Amino acid sequence: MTSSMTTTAPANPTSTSPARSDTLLDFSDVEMKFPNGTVALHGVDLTVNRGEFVTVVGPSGCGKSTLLRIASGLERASQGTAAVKTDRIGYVFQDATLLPWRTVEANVELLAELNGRSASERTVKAQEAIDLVGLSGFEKNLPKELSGGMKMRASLARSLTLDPELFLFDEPFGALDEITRERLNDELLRLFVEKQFAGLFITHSVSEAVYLSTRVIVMSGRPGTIVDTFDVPFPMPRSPEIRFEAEFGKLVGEVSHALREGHH
Ligand SMILES: Nc1ncnc2c1ncn2[C@@H]1O[C@H](COP(=O)(O)OP(=O)(O)OP(=O)(O)O)[C@@H](O)[C@H]1O
Repeated sequence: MTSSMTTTAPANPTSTSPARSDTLLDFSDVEMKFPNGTVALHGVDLTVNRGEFVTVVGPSGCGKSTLLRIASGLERASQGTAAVKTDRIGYVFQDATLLPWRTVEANVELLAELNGRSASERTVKAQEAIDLVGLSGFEKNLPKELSGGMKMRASLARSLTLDPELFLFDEPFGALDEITRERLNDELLRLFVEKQFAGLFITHSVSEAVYLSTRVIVMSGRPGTIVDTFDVPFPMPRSPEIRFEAEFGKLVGEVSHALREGHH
């Protein structure tokens, strides 16, 4: 059963067993007002269904990370309904947050370990995830021996061990160079098609948003509200060449325009 809280009462993501419903995240009229009076989000309605990869773009400080933090349960919305209908959530931050004294393998096993999985199951899951993200051969390396892109791969692998149904990404590739970023975009799309999780992704790059997503959400400046939504029609799997197609460029232009219009 899926439960949710209603308006006026403070909302909190409600984790339940995987439901029959196709909707994994359902935000209705969500507001976030911090104790210091800052209103980060106002009247946010957002759903993420199975099979969807939804990306949020918006000006700096408009509340994108706050939105993700509410979805993950790290933050509690001050008003509205914030329902998350799965307890299998992956979360990848801009920083890879690897433990420096643990090898890649031991870092990737961490979440499974904290979730009480047996040692043998952890090893199998971790190896599978390491293979999936293309880090085979680096199992025994320490984080300081990895490039920025490899660290993000390890971070992705760590979440994959939990077989997330809903994957939250807070600008994971923002600090990477363009080529590494594009390569990781392709890897992520491949994983999305193969593992069939739903995605909620934050980025400052409009072309990354259009390339990765089935839907792009544009937020206004603070307090963040949704000012526009774009369905992305290109079928999955996508090849990197679509970035050079006219239709792709046109959509990037439209999203960029909405982003500029949404600035306060
Ligand atoms: N704990 C907090 N207490 C008070 N204000 C906060 C808190 N956390 C965030 N804020 C404020 O809420 C607003 C939204 O912050 P948030 O990090 O969600 O924005 P963002 O859109 O992710 O920004 P960026 O794109 O720069 O990462 C900002 O003005 C920020 O200063």
